[in-house]
Amino acid sequence: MQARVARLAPEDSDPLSMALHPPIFETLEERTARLAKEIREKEISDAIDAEIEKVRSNERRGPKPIKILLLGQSESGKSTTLKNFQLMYDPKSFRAERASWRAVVQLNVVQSFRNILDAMTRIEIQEQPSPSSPVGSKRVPLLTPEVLEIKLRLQPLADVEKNLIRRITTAGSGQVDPDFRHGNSDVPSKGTLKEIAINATIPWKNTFSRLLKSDHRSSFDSTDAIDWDDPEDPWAILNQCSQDMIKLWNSPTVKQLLAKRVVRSEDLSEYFLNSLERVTAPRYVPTDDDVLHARLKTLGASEHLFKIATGTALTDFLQSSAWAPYFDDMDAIIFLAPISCFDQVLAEDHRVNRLEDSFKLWTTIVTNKLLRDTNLILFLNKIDLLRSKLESGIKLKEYVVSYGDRPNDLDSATAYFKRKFGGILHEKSPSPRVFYCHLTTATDTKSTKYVLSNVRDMLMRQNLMKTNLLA
Ligand SMILES: Nc1nc2c(ncn2[C@@H]2O[C@H](COP(=O)(O)OP(=O)(O)OP(=O)(O)O)[C@@H](O)[C@H]2O)c(=O)[nH]1
Ligand SMILES: [Mg+2]
Repeated sequence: MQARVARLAPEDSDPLSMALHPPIFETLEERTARLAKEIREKEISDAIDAEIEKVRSNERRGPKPIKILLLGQSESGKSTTLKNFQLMYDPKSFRAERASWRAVVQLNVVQSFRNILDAMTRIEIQEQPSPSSPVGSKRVPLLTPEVLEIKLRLQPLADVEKNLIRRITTAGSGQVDPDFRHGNSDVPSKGTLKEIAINATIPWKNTFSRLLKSDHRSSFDSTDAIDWDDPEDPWAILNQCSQDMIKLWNSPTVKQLLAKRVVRSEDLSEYFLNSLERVTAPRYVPTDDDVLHARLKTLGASEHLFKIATGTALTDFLQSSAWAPYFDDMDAIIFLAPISCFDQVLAEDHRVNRLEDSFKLWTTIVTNKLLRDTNLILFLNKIDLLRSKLESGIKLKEYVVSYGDRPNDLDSATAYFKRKFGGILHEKSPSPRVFYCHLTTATDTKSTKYVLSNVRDMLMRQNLMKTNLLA
């Protein structure tokens, strides 16, 4: 006998209601079919729940991180650009590191004076009257008795330099750059003249600030960690030498040494030399701008993770000269060409013009087949220095013959460089690609912030388009 089938009202067709209140009258087959249907529906419901959870978790983690590699020859501005990123996306940690940069600023100051004092010594030797000098010949000496006295009084700076190098390197990560050659000399300056290089893979700033004073490690602003009474801290000697340093820096002697290129402006931290009163004052703490200008050579590659201001996207940020291992999943390479360097040679090889080296490196990147799908963004950096060099009368065509008779001004020079780098891209790239090019001054936070925001927006748009195309 066939059992009566209970008619279900439409509202009772809800699977949950079916499971909780199964029909009273059903055949065995109907029951089996109903249970099978319930199992299927549960599987579908679980799959939907899993999908929703996946979407939510992706939303929590943010969209796919954008990976950018910073490339360029030494001193092209990679670390400075990275500091700009840090200031934009992680200002808290940027400011927390200010105390560590204080020693670097002090080192930049004393090393600038070491370069000036060494140049004076070289001139002193030249100015010694030799037995062959014609009797009564009158050369106007570059070094007046007053600057020679100042030179003597600044001798303690040599010890300050040693002390600072020791403090930074015993922080566990610094090392003396073996390639460093000083000034115009072709002789490697191992042992005496040193440029400190910091290994990018070691968080030297944390290590260093721990040495400053151990009990304030977690405070937000690491300036709390400075032990102002530390007798080893060089601020007292710097403060004592301050007036002499200011006098010497502003003396006609130094101006002439610079004009005659006995000392090169690239070997002086002019930004700090113009702020000596402030940076040698008791209880000096570096400002954001000071941190951006502080120079510390980087060795190796480092990876930085920033949360972009919207709070949704993550940018993986890498800087390196050993970039090959990062090739595969890179969204973009920011290539820094410091175009003010047209009249300079490489510190590590004095036979190579810096600009020539930048063109070569750019060509290597552009032609690389592994990078055919990577966005290449060119920063023509150090525009401020290029402007002041051209305005001071240095002729671009004397160093770049193909510049010809174009006007020796900023607009013509940057247009020329853009065409030259763009030409290499269009000619040598294995596949057609857009030429993104920006004129930058990485030490200027305001203009750099604008450029970096543009780069980020462009890359995020591209990422979204890719995701939508794939979906
Ligand atoms: N005037 C000026 N100075 C700049 C600019 N960009 C960088 N600098 C300075 O140039 C020097 C070198 O900059 P870094 O950012 O350390 O260069 P880098 O590419 O990281 O160099 P390495 O670590 O040796 O590979 C620093 O003293 C910076 O302050 C710029 O646009 N204008
Ligand atoms: Mg660097």
